[in-house]
Amino acid sequence: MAAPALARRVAGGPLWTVPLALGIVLILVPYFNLEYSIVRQLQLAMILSLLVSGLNLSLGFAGELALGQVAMYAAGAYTAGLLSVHGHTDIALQLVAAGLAALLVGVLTGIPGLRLGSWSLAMTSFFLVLLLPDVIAIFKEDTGGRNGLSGILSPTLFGRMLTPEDYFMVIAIVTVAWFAVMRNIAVSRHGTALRVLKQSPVLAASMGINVFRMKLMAYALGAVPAGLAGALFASLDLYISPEAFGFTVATTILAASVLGGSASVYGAVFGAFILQFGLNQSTDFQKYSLVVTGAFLIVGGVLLTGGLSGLARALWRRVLAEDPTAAPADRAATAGDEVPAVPGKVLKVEGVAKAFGGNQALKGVDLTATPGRVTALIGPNGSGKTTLLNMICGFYRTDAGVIALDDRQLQRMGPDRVARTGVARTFQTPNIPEGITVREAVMAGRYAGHRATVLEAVLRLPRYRKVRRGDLLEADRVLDLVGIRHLENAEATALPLGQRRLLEVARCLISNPGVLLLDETASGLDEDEVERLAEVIRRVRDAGGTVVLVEHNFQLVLSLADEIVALAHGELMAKGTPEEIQNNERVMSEYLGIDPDAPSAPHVVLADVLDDAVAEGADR
Ligand SMILES: Nc1ncnc2c1ncn2[C@@H]1O[C@H](COP(=O)(O)OP(=O)(O)OP(=O)(O)O)[C@@H](O)[C@H]1O
Repeated sequence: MAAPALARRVAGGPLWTVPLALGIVLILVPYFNLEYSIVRQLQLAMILSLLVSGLNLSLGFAGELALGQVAMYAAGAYTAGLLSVHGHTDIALQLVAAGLAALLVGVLTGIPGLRLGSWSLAMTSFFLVLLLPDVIAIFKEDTGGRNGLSGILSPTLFGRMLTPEDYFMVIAIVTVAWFAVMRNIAVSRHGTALRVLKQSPVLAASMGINVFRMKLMAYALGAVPAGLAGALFASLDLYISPEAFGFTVATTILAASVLGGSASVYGAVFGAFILQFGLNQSTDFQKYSLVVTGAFLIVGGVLLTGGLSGLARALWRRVLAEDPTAAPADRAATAGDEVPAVPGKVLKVEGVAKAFGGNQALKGVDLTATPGRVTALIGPNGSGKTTLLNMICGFYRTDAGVIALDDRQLQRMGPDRVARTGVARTFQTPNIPEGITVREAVMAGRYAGHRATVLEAVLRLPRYRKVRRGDLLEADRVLDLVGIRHLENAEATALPLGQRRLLEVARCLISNPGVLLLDETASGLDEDEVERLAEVIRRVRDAGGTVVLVEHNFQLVLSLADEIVALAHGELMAKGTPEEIQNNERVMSEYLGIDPDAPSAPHVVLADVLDDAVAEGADR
């Protein structure tokens, strides 16, 4: 069988069986009679893998530069160590307690850092590492201070003393189990939501995701494997001291994460094993471990985008003869004739004002958008269109005025609550997360509206499976509606601009929005793509959707809009049907730059443009 054909057959099967098989081999290592030094390195490499996977969750998946893994590692180790010193030697009990202690440290340190923003988290978590020896010294009565905690007893499990071989198996089983958990999170809707967050917190909030809660969840979840690693480490040498939780370990974790590929599940294992075995190749390496770690960090960060796992993925694609940048051959939109109803709501903006310092961007603007109609918002650059959109979405607070969707006032809500109330938007530059398929990117639009907990996702419980089935079915529906279902397995960021814009519309539609805000969706598209987009907007409007279109393409506006609202200098310049707007002198002079009194060519050209556009609009 040719290599690509064999690879395709393997790829078609459940891929998780490969790491599972490797995990089983690892669990059985005690039966292979390996040298003690190799067995020890394997144990330390598994412990490091756990630490790295925790960092991958917050750094690689959620995009938060958090360096506090070591503090959570120490919390786990000292919790387990102290339990043991006081006679509680059961390793299962120690693992649970250590996981919880690390979770607590993660939550307590994550809250201030995450509230302040990404660099603040890096700084607070970094200081945590520096402070650690002092904190341990403060409690030296219990922890042994800088001398370390001795007197840790050999671990037991359910009353039975563990041999070194048994203990190896415990470490391997915990590691394999954690990676199964991590894998289930990564391929679940929570994993996709984390990638959305990493791409852009603004995008995440506009999809109804509570950004702070999501970041905290990733950071706190990442603490759990660090706590487990700590407990496993404490019973390995039956001695722990502050030196084991220093800056060198923090750098090693970071280097292993970057080298293995921080946005991957199994990259943590690659990175950890290479670092662990690499650093212990010679005593020189150990002596200059910071320098060697730095070298690994540079190799991973500069030479390998996506780390070794990124490289492995690229090679795998090559074997499969796939080109990730080549989306499947484009087909014409094949949307079915029947479009399910879109439950549009009435959007009312009344007397909305906003100033940025001395710049009055909006001065008492009114706008009403109703179901089954397209309301276009036009105006010269700087007239306040995007500001109004951002205020409707909750990104800016109003200085005055009311914004309501049906009867619910939005002007005091944050962007994620506004989105959950039913406001969906696209962006001037399509905002699409990396590393996910078109289908996943669209399904992410349902994340906030249809909930299933992380635990339900990890254990694949019935509620999770039901929500997931709904995600898949609805994704089919909206991808059909916008005509890109044939691209569902393509990498979302690899699509050309026109299809990325359609993807954004699909992502909005899957949330069944009360109002759909389209921000310059046609910009940068060629004529065919604009026509395709216009067709999609008509279909949404005809299905009962409320559409607000912010657009510079005047011809498109005239062909699509039922009502046009024109702004100038943050104020209402004109409002009316396309016919009324095209005859409005202020719109002509201030927006289109045409002198309505001049009996010259521009007027005639404009009339031609408008005639064409209006004729097109009448066809619908
Ligand atoms: N975050 C901000 N801080 C300060 N000033 C801002 C901010 N956002 C917008 N403005 C100002 O508010 C005014 C309206 O800008 P806005 O971007 O809403 O206009 P627009 O009609 O969307 O323009 P364009 O068509 O170029 O996108 C401009 O004077 C702009 O400089």
